[in-house]
Amino acid sequence: MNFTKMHGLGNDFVLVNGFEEDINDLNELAQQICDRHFGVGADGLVLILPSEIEEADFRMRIFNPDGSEPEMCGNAIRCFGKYVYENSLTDKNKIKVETLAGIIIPELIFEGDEVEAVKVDMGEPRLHSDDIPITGVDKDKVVKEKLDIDGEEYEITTVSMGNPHCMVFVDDADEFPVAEIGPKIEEHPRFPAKTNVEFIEVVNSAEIKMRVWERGAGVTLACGTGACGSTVASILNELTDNKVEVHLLGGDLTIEWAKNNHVYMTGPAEEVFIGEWRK
Ligand SMILES: N[C@@H](CCC[C@H](N)C(=O)O)C(=O)O
Repeated sequence: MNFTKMHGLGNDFVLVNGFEEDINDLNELAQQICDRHFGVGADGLVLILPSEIEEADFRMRIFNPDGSEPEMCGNAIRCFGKYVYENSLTDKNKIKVETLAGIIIPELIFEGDEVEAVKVDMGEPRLHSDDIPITGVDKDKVVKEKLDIDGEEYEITTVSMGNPHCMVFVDDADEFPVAEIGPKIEEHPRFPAKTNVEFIEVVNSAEIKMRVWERGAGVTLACGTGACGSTVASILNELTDNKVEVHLLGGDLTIEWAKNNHVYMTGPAEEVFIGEWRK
């Protein structure tokens, strides 16, 4: 099976062209191929597929390293957009991609002939407690909600970008014990579908620093949907303006929650190498 290794800000993926490869048992393959010691090593397995609906050009499926299938991945969809263009699967620079979170639209930004960045229309954030989902509350917006972790009370804001995100504002993102508290929130019984967890330090009204514990993956260097959720949470908490530079361990994303209620994410996508999987 041929594959391409790509990353968006160090959030890395194995991409497989489903137009050419016939792959079975995707959950098992994701666990094997994402393994950093016994596999290629990645934060996710991404499949490039034909869409079954007329409104979309392609379909993306993504699998976490634990084999679970999330609804969406922001860093992967930038890689997806660059891949389908550079591998001549399309000549469009604005590509409609069917995902479990709906149709997401990456737009390629060129510097000469090179794809320099990808701007993605990530759609509308979903804020109702049922859409996250989070139990124990029935509200249009879940802002400054209390969550008990081992007897300690955390103040959380939740946002769905198709996939669930739980945001916690902290004083110092670098010092925060992400790997200790992240999994306790991910698996908290109030999140029946589990959740991604973001720890945010507000730098000023136009910049935040964010570290992430990803559902099904653990600590990663960046999370696109998490950066979108964090921006929306910062705005809901009246901590930032509607356009924010998000500083992640792997680099920066520009996120805007626009007047049309759509969230736009702009950032890079890079190819690392191509390979052949023989297992
Ligand atoms: N890294 C991603 C999110 C991948 C999916 C996530 N782990 C989940 O289970 O929802 C991103 O860049 O958005």
